[in-house]
Amino acid sequence: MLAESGMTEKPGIVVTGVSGRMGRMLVEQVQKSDRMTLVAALEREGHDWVGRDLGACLGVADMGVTVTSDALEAFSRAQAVIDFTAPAATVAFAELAAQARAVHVIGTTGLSDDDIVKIGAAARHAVIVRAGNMSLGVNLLTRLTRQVAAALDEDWDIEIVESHHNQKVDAPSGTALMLGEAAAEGRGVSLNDVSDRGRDGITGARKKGDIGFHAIRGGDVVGEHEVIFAAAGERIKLTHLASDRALFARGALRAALWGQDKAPGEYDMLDVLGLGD
Ligand SMILES: NC(=O)C1=CN([C@@H]2O[C@H](COP(=O)(O)OP(=O)(O)OC[C@H]3O[C@@H](n4cnc5c(N)ncnc54)[C@H](O)[C@@H]3O)[C@@H](O)[C@H]2O)C=CC1
Ligand SMILES: O=C(O)C1=N[C@H](C(=O)O)C[C@H](O)C1
Repeated sequence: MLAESGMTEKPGIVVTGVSGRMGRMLVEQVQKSDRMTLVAALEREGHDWVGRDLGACLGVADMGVTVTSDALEAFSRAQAVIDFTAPAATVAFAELAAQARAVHVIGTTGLSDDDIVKIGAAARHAVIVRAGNMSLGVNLLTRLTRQVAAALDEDWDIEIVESHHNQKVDAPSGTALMLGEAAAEGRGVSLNDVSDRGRDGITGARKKGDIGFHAIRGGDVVGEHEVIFAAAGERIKLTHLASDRALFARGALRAALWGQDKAPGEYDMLDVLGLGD
């Protein structure tokens, strides 16, 4: 793909939402990598970083990359767009990245069913890698969750508990939903039919077969997830603890490289990591 387009060997990367928690981490990891080059940095229109050198914005030496809000122009100069922003932005970027034939790596969570359909439409024309969690550990945990859920019957209640920092805007987390999907798949049911979110009040006894979700928000927690299988007299707990956002960023960079020679379509981190069925 790179040779055909006459581009350099190293894929050019656009990081969207560069001033965000993940945006800053992504820039740091791209700069550290000798396998890719940062060609553009995107922020939303009106943001005070737009028009300034990214290095100056970050309080380091100039990087020769001016922060822009012109997504299509930026994407047309790149081979991959790494996007951890917000649902409305990500849906718009999916269409623009497809127009530019750039690989779109989507880490954004909180997407609606309608958003996911729109992203799927864009994936007819370009490679999209989307995952609610880009870490190896969590993706492996989805496999373990599916396996345990398949081995146990409905006498085992499944509950998913997640904890995140106090600035997170969506719940349940994208990771919790991935784990819920994996548990439902193991049980051979649809998550939509059994999902029970955030109980409150006189809820009645727990319904057999439900998968419960609970979200804790506080402080600077990077991301913690626990899948609990509870039966009479015993419990199994599968846990993942993230203590550094760099692991999400490194997964996203790996996805951007992996996608370079793939056919258009929607992929996930299981594909990238070789953990698919
Ligand atoms: N899949 C994964 O492994 C991970 C996913 N996430 C998800 O990534 C997303 C971002 O998380 P954070 O960085 O913590 O949020 P944040 O709020 O710190 O950063 C979001 C950034 O996106 C920018 N943005 C919003 N709309 C934009 C637009 N139209 N154009 C350009 N930039 C725009 C904002 O200005 C902000 O700088 C969330 O959905 C979060 O759940 C976070 C960590 C890991
Ligand atoms: O918003 C975050 O911070 C995170 N979001 C992702 C999610 O929703 O699961 C991944 C990670 O847990 C951090």
